[in-house]
Amino acid sequence: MTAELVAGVDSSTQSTKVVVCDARTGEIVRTGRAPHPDGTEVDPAAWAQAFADATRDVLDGVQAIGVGGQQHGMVTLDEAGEVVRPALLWNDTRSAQAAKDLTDELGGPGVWAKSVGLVPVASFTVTKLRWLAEHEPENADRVARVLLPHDWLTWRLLGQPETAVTDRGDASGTGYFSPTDNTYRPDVLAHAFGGRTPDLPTVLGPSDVAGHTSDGMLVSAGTGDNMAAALALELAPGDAVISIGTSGTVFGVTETGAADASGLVAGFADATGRFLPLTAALNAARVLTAGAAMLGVDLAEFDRLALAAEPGAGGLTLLPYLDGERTPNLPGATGSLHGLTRANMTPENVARATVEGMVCGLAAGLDAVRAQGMAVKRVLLIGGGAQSAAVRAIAPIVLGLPVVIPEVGEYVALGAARQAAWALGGATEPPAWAGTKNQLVLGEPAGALRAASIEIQQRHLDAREAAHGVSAKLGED
Ligand SMILES: Nc1ncnc2c1ncn2[C@@H]1O[C@H](COP(=O)(O)OP(=O)(O)O)[C@@H](O)[C@H]1O
Ligand SMILES: O=C(CO)[C@@H](O)[C@H](O)COP(=O)(O)O
Repeated sequence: MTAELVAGVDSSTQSTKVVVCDARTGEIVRTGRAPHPDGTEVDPAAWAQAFADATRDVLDGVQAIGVGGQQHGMVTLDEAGEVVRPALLWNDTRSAQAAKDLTDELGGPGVWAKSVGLVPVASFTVTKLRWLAEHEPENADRVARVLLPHDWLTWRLLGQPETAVTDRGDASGTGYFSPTDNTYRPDVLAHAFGGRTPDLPTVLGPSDVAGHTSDGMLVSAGTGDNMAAALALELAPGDAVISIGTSGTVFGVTETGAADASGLVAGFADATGRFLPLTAALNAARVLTAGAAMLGVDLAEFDRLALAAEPGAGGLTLLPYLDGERTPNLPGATGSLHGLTRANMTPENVARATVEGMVCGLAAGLDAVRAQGMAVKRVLLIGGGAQSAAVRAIAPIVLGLPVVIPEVGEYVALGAARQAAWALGGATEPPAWAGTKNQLVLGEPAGALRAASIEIQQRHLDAREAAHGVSAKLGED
């Protein structure tokens, strides 16, 4: 009997990745990938081209496909379905003032967190729409429909039908959708967008069929990239995921939605009908590439340097805000290196401080997720940056928790494929795939390493407070 095949797509910040799997077991039989252009505003046509390149010769015999995509990006279409302007991505910070204004205008952080699960920061779609209305009114007037990156790709796969679709997970990242009530908030959208409410995609259920491609492939609802990764990883209670891609995200799956008035944790929905409390840092894998470039070495040599230094990097502390920051909300911040002396200013210590500083940002995110009531027993580390030997060695020390490194894989694409298999099979639960194989389990640090963990994190928090006035106690936020 020939296996039924399903495909999953990850249209993320830096690239499109595709996996084709056996629908029954999840075994990967083919893969493809293609890069995206750099920059925080991108013509969606580039994603369509990358999709075409990544799927070329890969989709033969595939019966169903699902698309996972970078969250929050603002794709604006006119009446004819043409893109109005390049999409503003989640990591574009130009709408920081709009985020502040919207927060103040609609009752403050507590009201936002309760109404739509999040407090506006520049990443969220609603703030980008406000920016567009204020700064490009002629473009804003032409907008007939607003989609997210995964919605747009799904809509194109379906032949650009009258009605576009999305899912609850990705919709929950817009700022005009309530994940607890499962409804759009057109009042919030209209307030942000000069009184107008462009057409929004219909929100499908977790295993709904969105439609079919022209050659008969079933298309599932798709979802945001972090939701897709959670679906692939089959998380257990006590599991938190840390994804080190362009963004550094920390999340878990919960039965109730988060409403964090501090704005650190966004109370997203997941791709199964539950919730996905998440913090996202703007500075993650690219801090490592920037560090390597600055030291004039490749990533392997950068890892070697970092691992040649002692934990604590001889007293150096790097605040990694190279692209501004989202968590904490410091869109205009820049990075800084603290504690330099003639003795500690070595390439090894600088490399180590770079990795430690990036991971400390994630540790602060983990604390914020815990503060929302998520008991975390272990961390699963995924994303491109999790392939770094230095990150793997340093993460358990800084996080102070056991860290599991699942077998290297494209978990977003895999989750999207699992969703496609779910829609294809029509069962009430997603198919029981083989699950992730743990490649490595790194133990919780003890003794001297535990002390180093506390010291590194405390120095990070102290430097953050001194440089940016953001105060937090260790283990709180
Ligand atoms: N061995 C490695 N060490 C450090 N960084 C790595 C390594 N392998 C990949 N990366 C980084 O991972 C990032 C890509 O990860 P990915 O999760 O695909 O990102 P995104 O989802 O944002 O597109 C790139 O910045 C790349 O430099
Ligand atoms: O904004 C968020 C989550 O809220 C980001 O996680 C984006 O979804 C992009 O993810 P990567 O492409 O960096 O993996």
